[in-house]
Amino acid sequence: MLAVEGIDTYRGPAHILNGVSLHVDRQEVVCLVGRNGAGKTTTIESIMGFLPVRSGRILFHDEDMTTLPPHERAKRGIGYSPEDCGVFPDLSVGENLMISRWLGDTVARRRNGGPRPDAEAQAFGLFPEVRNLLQRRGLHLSGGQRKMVAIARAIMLSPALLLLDEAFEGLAPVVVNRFAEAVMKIKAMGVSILMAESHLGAATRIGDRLYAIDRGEIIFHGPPQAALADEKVVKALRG
Ligand SMILES: Nc1ncnc2c1ncn2[C@@H]1O[C@H](COP(=O)(O)OP(=O)(O)OP(=O)(O)O)[C@@H](O)[C@H]1O
Repeated sequence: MLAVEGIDTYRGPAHILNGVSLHVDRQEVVCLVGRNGAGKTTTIESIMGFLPVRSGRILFHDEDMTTLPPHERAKRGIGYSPEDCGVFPDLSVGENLMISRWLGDTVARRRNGGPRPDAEAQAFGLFPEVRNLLQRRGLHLSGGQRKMVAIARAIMLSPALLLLDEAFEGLAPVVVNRFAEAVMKIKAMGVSILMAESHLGAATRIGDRLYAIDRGEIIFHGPPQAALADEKVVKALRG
């Protein structure tokens, strides 16, 4: 579904990603693990088109989208929940969700006329409490609520692939479990997930496959249990 082929990405003059390759197949949860500053967000932002890649290619459903702007990638069915959530502070939660709902109509049309899932039911099914927040402005959400809204908004797009950047960061342990359940529910909806995660434990619990990134390079690819047993990976994540 998604193939990232040897991408190099810069932030200003800084060469951050060095030949990063990864792939996500249908209905898979793939985790990209690495410590802070390893290049996870840069990878996700490159896939979403917020950062230009200098070399390499990004394919989605075999279409080369390396140079497409972010909204065109969203229209092709890539949902995104950024690390800072990206919830518009001056809009209500309902308005934040609606933006994605509209774009979702285009996503559905591109899917060769296939029936569109009930996006609202899916989003509220993940996090029922979001229904009670619809009138609240983005500015007045707690950190956990903001993360719920960001994921619900991405699901309103009816995406085929969801990019989650540090979805569990800063959440209380009991809430982390709810988010882990939400990821499993999203997978059960038939959506593939690529999630950036700094905690190896969480990644191995949730991911079907795992990539470890360190200093902008993929240093491991394989099943989660193999990552736990790999000294190089554990050492890189500990710093
Ligand atoms: N705006 C920027 N300008 C220059 N360098 C940056 C910028 N943002 C991030 N970097 C650098 O890029 C590298 C990769 O950062 P990135 O945010 O991709 O890492 P990360 O693995 O997502 O970590 P974190 O969880 O801390 O965001 C780091 O060395 C970071 O210092």
